[in-house]
Amino acid sequence: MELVCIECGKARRPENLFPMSCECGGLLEVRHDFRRADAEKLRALFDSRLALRTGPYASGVWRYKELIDPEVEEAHIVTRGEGNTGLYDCAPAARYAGVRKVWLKAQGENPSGSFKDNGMTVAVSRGAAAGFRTLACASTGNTASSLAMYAAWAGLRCLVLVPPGGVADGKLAQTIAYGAEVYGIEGGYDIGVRLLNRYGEELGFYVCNSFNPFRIEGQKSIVIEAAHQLGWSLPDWIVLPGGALSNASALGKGLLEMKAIGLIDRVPRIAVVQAEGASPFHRMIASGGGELVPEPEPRTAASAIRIGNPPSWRKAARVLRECNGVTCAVSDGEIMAAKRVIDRSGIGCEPAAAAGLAGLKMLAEGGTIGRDETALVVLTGHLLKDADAIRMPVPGPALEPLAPDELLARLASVR
Ligand SMILES: Cc1ncc(COP(=O)(O)O)c(C=O)c1O
Ligand SMILES: N[C@@H](CCOP(=O)(O)O)C(=O)O
Repeated sequence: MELVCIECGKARRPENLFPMSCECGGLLEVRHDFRRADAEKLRALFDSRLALRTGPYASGVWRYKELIDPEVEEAHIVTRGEGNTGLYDCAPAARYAGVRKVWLKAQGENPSGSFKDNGMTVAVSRGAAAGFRTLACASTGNTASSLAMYAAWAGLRCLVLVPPGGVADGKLAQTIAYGAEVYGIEGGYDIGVRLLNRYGEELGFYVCNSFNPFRIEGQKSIVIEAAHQLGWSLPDWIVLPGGALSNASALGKGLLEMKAIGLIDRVPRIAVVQAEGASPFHRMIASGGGELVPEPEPRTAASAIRIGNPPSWRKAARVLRECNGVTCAVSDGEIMAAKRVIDRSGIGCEPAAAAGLAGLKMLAEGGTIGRDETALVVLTGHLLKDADAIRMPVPGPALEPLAPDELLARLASVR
């Protein structure tokens, strides 16, 4: 296992995590040596851990340790039993999108309520193993609340940078409740994440944003767990909302590694869906360009993906090439309409997460995804993460307080 720069190929040992980007400026990634990995033995090992209820291997991330971080010592693992999220065959979502079958992978069922936990447990374990006392991140909300939870659990200090007024109230409240120190930053996530990448080490912080390559390793478990749940075969498409593009990078890496090992026979195609007002990656891919042009003022009601300069775009672009992937951009109206379908199905999600289903519908209507194809849509965050968004799209008159008699009369009339 080594850390390799995706630009210049320079490699180093995984303990030498700093600086967290290569001196050439490129992002680092974990490269495993899976040449001796035996798919049958791994399947049996992962099956044997399914019955565990305690200890690190009961986690839906660490169950797959051999594929994620084989070297970190068990004693250093900081886990809240993350992963283990439901995979739901959702007929209303399939009808809505107009495809044969839709599986919803509900990452909102994680302990802090979003997919960030899958990656954070691995990044924080590495930080704790290296002896760091202060963890830090820039965030649009979910990274902050996930990091704050793990920091509290590990007894470490947590600092977060957020766009003032740009984070859903519930996420901020959750972060503060876990004891994190919160700072506003002008320019929000896009500026904050670069600031921490540049100065984090100097300040003595262990930075847990997704340029930390161990975050990406942990997030691979989303698709590994889904493959395990489906008997090591996956639908035709994996559909993801795209913001900083960590999931596209991680899930694509996970798929290609599973194929190389022989755990799956076929790599599904990937679709990355961005919000129209925050879609620099889609614009780059659609125009055939090779350089991302940042969006200086990203706008969308889905605050989690209000990101104009995604740090992982080069990793995501490579994944798209290797997984025959596509991108699209959807409006806030389309996101809210898809959210309503997901909420009404009984699963529910926050707005950013609903972008995936909105994009699947768009791609099916446009013929990119066939009507007889199947898809797995990653629901990245829980419905209660953004309570304001729940109120926003609900049509009908404001609720009035009814006297009991009047209420009974109304109920009788609508029975
Ligand atoms: C709920 C939610 N969905 C989607 C995303 C986008 O994921 P990524 O940054 O990995 O593209 C984020 C954060 O960016 C998020 O918090
Ligand atoms: N949605 C994210 C923004 C991306 O953060 P990163 O952890 O991938 O750097 C958030 O919740 O902050």
